[in-house]
Amino acid sequence: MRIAIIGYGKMGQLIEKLATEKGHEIVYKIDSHNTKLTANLENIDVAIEFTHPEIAVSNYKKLAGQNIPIVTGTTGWTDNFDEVEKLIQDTGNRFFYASNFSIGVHLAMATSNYLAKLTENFPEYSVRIDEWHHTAKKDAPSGTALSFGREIINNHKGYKKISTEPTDIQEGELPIYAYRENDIPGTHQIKYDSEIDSIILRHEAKNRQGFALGAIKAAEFLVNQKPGVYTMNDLIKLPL
Ligand SMILES: NC(=O)C1=CN([C@@H]2O[C@H](COP(=O)(O)OP(=O)(O)OC[C@H]3O[C@@H](n4cnc5c(N)ncnc54)[C@H](O)[C@@H]3O)[C@@H](O)[C@H]2O)C=CC1
Ligand SMILES: O=C(O)C1=N[C@H](C(=O)O)C[C@H](O)C1
Repeated sequence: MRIAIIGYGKMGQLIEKLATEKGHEIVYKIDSHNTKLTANLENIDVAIEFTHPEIAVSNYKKLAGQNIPIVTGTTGWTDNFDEVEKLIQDTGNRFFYASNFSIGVHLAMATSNYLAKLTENFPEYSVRIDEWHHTAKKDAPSGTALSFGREIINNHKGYKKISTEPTDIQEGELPIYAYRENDIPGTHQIKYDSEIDSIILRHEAKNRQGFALGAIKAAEFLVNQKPGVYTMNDLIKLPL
């Protein structure tokens, strides 16, 4: 594939390395100092976008306007998801978003959803989510933690909303706690706690390779799809 990398930071640079090793061609590397997205990105098959929450949707609009398939991992913008989904429908584009592109988190998410269903009828267990990331991370809680939380709410009638400022947890609220330390790539933990015992599901990224390889796999998948919005559930179908 001929790839445009939008956002040449930690993820963009690793994606360049791994995509090149897989035989793909990096045609553009666009960062904050040269955001020439208005310039025509000619002769590329896909754009892979990892930037910052405040700029992501603007980037999608510019790319969709050029009918360029978009793979994006930027988090912290999904309050505008409906607007982006309509943009993709209106422009007939292809869009792949994942808050976390690692296969391990995809498996952990499916496990978490099943565990939520199992514990739904055992109110003695209360659940919380904790996430740890590097100090350079701009958004909190992480997009992955929010994804875990939304999925638990979808699978457990005892939870109705996420609390991201968890000082006084009300009934039906699912608290998420965010910690920023050193250069932690991304750790997420879902804990079901009772007076008697605890059930803990934990995913620890040891490096950023899983995120980058997953994004490249998503790009290889997306370029062969019809117009639409795609997720990890389309890329990796699990027998559940
Ligand atoms: N979905 C996933 O699997 C993963 C998602 N992420 C998310 O990806 C995003 C980026 O993460 P990192 O690469 O670690 O951050 P980073 O800060 O290292 O890189 C972001 C880059 O985007 C650039 N940028 C800012 N505004 C821009 C613009 N208008 N046009 C082009 N480039 C622009 C910045 O200069 C920076 O180089 C974050 O939102 C993070 O949460 C990070 C890792 C995995
Ligand atoms: O900023 C990061 O580094 C990461 N962000 C994503 C998120 O917000 O969930 C994915 C991963 O945890 C790394």
